[in-house]
Amino acid sequence: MRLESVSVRYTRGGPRVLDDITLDLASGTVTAVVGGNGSGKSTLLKVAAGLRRPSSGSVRGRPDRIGYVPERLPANMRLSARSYLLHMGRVQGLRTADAARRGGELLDRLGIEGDVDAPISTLSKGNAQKVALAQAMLGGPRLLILDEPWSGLDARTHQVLVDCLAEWRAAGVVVLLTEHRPGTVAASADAVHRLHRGRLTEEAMGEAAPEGFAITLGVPMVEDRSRVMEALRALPGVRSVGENERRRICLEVGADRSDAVLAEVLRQGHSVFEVRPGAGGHR
Ligand SMILES: Nc1ncnc2c1ncn2[C@@H]1O[C@H](COP(=O)(O)OP(=O)(O)OP(=O)(O)O)[C@@H](O)[C@H]1O
Repeated sequence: MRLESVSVRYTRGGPRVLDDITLDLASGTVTAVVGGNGSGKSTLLKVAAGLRRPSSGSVRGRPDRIGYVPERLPANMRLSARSYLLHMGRVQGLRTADAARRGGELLDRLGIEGDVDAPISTLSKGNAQKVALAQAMLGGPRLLILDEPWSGLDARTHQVLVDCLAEWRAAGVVVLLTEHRPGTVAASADAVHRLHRGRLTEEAMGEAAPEGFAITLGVPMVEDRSRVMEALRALPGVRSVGENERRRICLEVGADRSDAVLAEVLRQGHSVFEVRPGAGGHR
């Protein structure tokens, strides 16, 4: 499948939200589009799904069984999860009994919590997201378009989705998804593209790896604080040492030395409260 020279303007003479975008989407690959709020990710997905016609350019080779997970389901959905999946399964060509069975299996796998017979509008954000994912998966799509699919999911379901991506890849499905946190997609995507000012640039996959870590130590220290901080500052690879608002000691460490620094701070008797990728800002 290929998007060729796709441009979109929402208003005549207005800005190009998408500006001459060409993108190849091979079967059995997961392609991620990252970018800030309002950068046009959802617009790109709608064009790819055939829900919006581009102002110019074309989409070729789109598989005909498409699963689409919108950024969010409409807020006022009165249908229950069960009825909605039944209906969507029928729309996607399943027989009623198959739609019911498959819908139930998918909700089980995604670990839905809550009443599947209550209106979807009463479900929590994460559980509504599971329903949105399930409807897209019902009919065995050959093209899956997922708009921020991890949004609102708990850790367990996050992993289920990672597993699903691997399965779709193995089954030759074309997957296109958006995400605003590059770190989330780095492990799951075959290619990551950044959308900025309407243009798409492919990110080298290595770039998503953090260049450093912010390490926060456990128990707040009271005595000899400055001496302890001085000793930490002297460790090779430590870029800075500070305190957060809870008076926990925080280190910024280069990725190449992070294991050695962690081992050393543990050896010195500190406990580690948190390690986060990226060397910016301490909590
Ligand atoms: N139906 C519409 N009519 C007019 N402008 C629109 C419409 N839909 C989106 N836009 C504008 O197009 C731009 C891109 O929106 P889009 O929703 O595609 O971005 P996004 O990257 O998905 O954002 P987010 O990360 O916040 O979901 C925004 O400036 C938005 O205001």
